[in-house]
Formats: sequence, C-alpha cells, structure tokens
Amino acid sequence: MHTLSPSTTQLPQVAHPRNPGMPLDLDWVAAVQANTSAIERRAATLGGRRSVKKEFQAAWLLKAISLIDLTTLSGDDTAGRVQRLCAKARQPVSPWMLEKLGMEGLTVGAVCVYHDMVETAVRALEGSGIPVAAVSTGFPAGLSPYHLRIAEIGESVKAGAQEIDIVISRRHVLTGNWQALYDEMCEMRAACGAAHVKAILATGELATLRNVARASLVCMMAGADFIKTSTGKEAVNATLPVSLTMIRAIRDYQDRTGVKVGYKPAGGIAKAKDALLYLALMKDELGHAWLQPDLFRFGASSLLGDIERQLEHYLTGHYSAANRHAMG
Ligand SMILES: O=C[C@H](O)COP(=O)(O)O
Repeated sequence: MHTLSPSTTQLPQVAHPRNPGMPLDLDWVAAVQANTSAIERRAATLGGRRSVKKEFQAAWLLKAISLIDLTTLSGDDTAGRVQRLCAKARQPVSPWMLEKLGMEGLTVGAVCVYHDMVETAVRALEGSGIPVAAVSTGFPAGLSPYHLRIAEIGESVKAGAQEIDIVISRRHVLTGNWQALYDEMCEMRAACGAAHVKAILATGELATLRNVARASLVCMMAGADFIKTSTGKEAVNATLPVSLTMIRAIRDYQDRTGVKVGYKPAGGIAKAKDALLYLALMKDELGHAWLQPDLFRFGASSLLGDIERQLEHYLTGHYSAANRHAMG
C-alpha cells in the first residue's frame, strides 16, 4: 500500500500575488549582515538530519518533481532534445509508477531553456499548462550590451516564455553599486511585463555571504518574483550556506513588506537526497507556503532522473540503471 501524505503531494491551487517591489532603501541594505560562521554551522547540521523514509520519502519526492524547472542549457541543444525534455516534463515518471502512486497528472514546475529554444518548448508543451522559462540577459555572464540584454527579455516574452530568468551584473554587487543593481533589476522586471522574473545572483561569484544577502534584498526591492542562486555555469553553484542566506533575506523582506518572494536553488542539485534536504530547509525556515511551485523551484537538469530511480526502488525494491531515466 503506497499511501502518500496529501499535504506534501497536493498540486498548486492558488497563485500568490507578484512582488510589486519598493523604493531602494540604502539604509536597510547597509544594515544587512551575514554571520558566515553561524550560517555555515547551521548548514552543516542540515546534512546530518534524519532522513524521511518509505512512503513519506516517496511523497516528498513527488512534491520535489512538481517543483523542478526541468532544464537544458547546453550549446548543443537541438529542437529534438528540447522536445524530448518537454515530453518528460509532461510525464516526469513512468505512467505505471504514477498510477501505482495515485499521482496521474503530475508534471514538473516548468521547462527552462535558452531563448532560441523557447518557441520549440512552447509548442511541445501546448495544452499542458507547464510554463516555459527562458534564461535571458546574456546568460550566463550577463555581459552583452545592456540594450541587447533588455531586448532579449522582450523577444523571449514574445516567443511565449511565461518566466524569465535574468542574470544580474555581478560587478554592481562587487563594487557596492546598489543603485545600479536596483535600476537594472527594475528595468529588467519592466521588460518582462506579465512574465514572472527570477533574478539569478550567480552567488559563486559574489565573494561573500554578506554580498549575497545584500544583492538578494536589492533584487527583491526592485520587484524580483524569485531570487535564484546560480546559472549552473559558475565554479560554485547552489550551496546550503548560500541558500540559508537567501532564504533569510526572503524572510526579512516578508517581515518588513508582507510580500512573499520565491526561491530557486540551481546548479549541481542532482540527487534525490539533496532535493529532500532543500525541501526540509524551506519548510523549517519559511513554512509550507514555500513548498509550492509559485514560491519554490529547483533549477536542475538531471535531478529528475535520480528521483525517478528512487521512486522505482520504493515501488519495486530494485534500482534500475541511471541511463534508463535519460532526460533529453
Ligand atoms: O538553472 C539551472 C541550472 O543551469 C541547472 O544546473 P545543473 O545542470 O547543474 O542541474
């Protein structure tokens, strides 16, 4: 009997309102601190927590699937690969498994691609309700001419992207030019129109956790709907200390403004057990509201394959080869 907890598996019901942003508050930004050693200590305790087992683990893994931005961001992406990925997004786990688990109709949160692949993905996902997210603004470095970065957002929205993952200018953070970061983020958000905007901080390039906390805050003040750790292309991508820092910035922003901003760890999250850790962290630090696709996503290209393997093991007692769960 594979009874799953409905509170952890139910699909999203109500989308919460967007972050309207607020004027840049430089005093607040200056006051932001990040106690690196305390954050690292707390992050280190998370890995050792007792993991959930059996049907509870299966339920959490199904929840994780609904929160994945299923991603392909490779120079050799083709229409065929994106179409296969979209088929996987619609049917993330073998039908027999979903049937056995009583989770028919489960899909991932979104499909995330480069601009060139947006139209292909939109066509492949027609009728599924799964949004397409486009990485934009000269991803991953964000160093193409500014007007082209802004124009790229408009092009992706025109092509049908409902979510835009922008990259911030890291130099604005490294030089403490918060006004420039705020202005850039405001303009990028405006260019998105009705599409939701995720601000990629590229935390592996921001030098300190205090910079991560301040950049998170400034992007939220400028109206980011989500803050996202990484492009997946930095030398260091999503980590638990960075996640704690960003999640606490989200909590502070909510305490001060009443507005909920989403969180997207991305890059290097490839194992089901890592996904469980992140979900536990979100629940502990921010509560159940952040376990829905409108407030939490995993940016991941290969996580789904490992989750599918673990679910198969739960149902059959056996592991199959990883290559049986290819993504694209
Ligand atoms: O935003 C998503 C990341 O690029 C995916 O990174 P990954 O390939 O390490 O899972």
